[in-house]
Amino acid sequence: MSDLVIRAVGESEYENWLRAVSTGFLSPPVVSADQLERSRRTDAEASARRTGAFDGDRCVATYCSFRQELTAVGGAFVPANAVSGVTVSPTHRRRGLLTQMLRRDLAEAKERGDVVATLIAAEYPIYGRYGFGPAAWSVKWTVEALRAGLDRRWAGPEGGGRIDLVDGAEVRTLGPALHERFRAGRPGAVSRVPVWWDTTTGVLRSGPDWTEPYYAVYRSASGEVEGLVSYRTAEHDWPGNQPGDILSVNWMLATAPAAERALWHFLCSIDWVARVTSDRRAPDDLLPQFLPDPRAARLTEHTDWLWLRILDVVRALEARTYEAAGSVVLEVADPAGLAGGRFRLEASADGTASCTVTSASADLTLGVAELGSVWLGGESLRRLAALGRVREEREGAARKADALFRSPGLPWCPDLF
Ligand SMILES: CC(=O)SCCNC(=O)CCNC(=O)[C@H](O)C(C)(C)COP(=O)(O)OP(=O)(O)OC[C@H]1O[C@@H](n2cnc3c(N)ncnc32)[C@H](O)[C@@H]1OP(=O)(O)O
Repeated sequence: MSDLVIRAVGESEYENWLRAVSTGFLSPPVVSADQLERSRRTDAEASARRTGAFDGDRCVATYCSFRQELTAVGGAFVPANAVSGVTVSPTHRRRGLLTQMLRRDLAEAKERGDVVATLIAAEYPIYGRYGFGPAAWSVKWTVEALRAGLDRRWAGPEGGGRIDLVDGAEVRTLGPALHERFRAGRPGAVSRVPVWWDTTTGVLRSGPDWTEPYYAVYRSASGEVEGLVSYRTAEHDWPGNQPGDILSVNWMLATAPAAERALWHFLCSIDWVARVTSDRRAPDDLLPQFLPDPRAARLTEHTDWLWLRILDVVRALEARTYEAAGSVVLEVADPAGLAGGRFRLEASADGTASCTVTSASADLTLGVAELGSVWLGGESLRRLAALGRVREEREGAARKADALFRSPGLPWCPDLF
């Protein structure tokens, strides 16, 4: 360990650093010009900070964090430190490299004034020890399209809009503004930088096998863009000479139920398509309920997705809105010394709240990871109390606090970063 150096990585070292990322993620250790360009663009657009651990000239561990905004319950955009590209070479694992890089980065993020840190955890057991808790979940569906698409009795609003096929250039024009409207309405959504749109539309290729997808846009009756979808079709497979194509949705964004319904109906009605597979959707996704027979949509995945680490309890609790008026005193334990303390949360009837450090006796005692899990409204304090992960200092305190913390829509982060 003594000759290992952890330090910031300069642009001239990106190839070495990206090769280490590929090695850690078990991808071919080949770095393309587009990958290098994407890294430079992310630096410029999101102030990315890249760290590496070097054993001599060899990069043996990687870590990246960048500026992000996370949507809180109520729609406020909260400054977040997004963590990504975390790898340690198989030759250097379990010697504390991740721990050193993460601790340093979280301390710097706190110092900068970020309210939370975010990440998508490769494996569940890694990040809880650093104060991260799972905070938004996602689901995937497979729809029997031949069954669902031909039936006209879909539920939900019709909207009277229209759908058009568009190309990548139009997606780059229409997508960012639609996404801004989308993320304001969904707790757990995160900001996107322009390079995201260039990557999804192939201006910068994410890999050698990238192929052009189809895109469709939904415009409302008044002409407003309310939905966009990117999808591909797989090899034609026609068992017994029956249509059997599979259509997979890469991503779908919608700001109104009518747009969502229209886009799903469109996809399920395309000739030859027997099955439609969804991308990662919100746990309260409307898709199955639009269908004449909701069982035509099979749940194929339900998993934790976005993880959160609260860095500033007062600002985090004041940034979101609350569903009821009331108050609660929380004793938050944070062994890393970044965000712990005792806090009184006072929520008003208009949904806003104030949060102050207090010496009053606590209603609930919980770890900072548990607070991260409930902050977006996707987990309940009662459930965590039942598991022994939240302690009720007063009987019924978890139920009372749940009435404040619940969210009108479940949190969802459609992005992988
Ligand atoms: C946001 C993202 O980028 S997610 C991607 C994470 N990266 C990967 O999954 C790629 C493959 N894995 C790796 O590169 C490495 O194993 C890492 C990054 C997960 C861990 O790096 P390491 O340097 O080995 O971690 P470190 O030595 O600091 O371990 C810290 C603790 O986490 C535990 N830990 C580390 N990885 C895992 C794991 N995959 N499963 C369970 N526990 C783990 C260690 O046992 C150790 O526990 P301890 O503190 O009780 O002793």
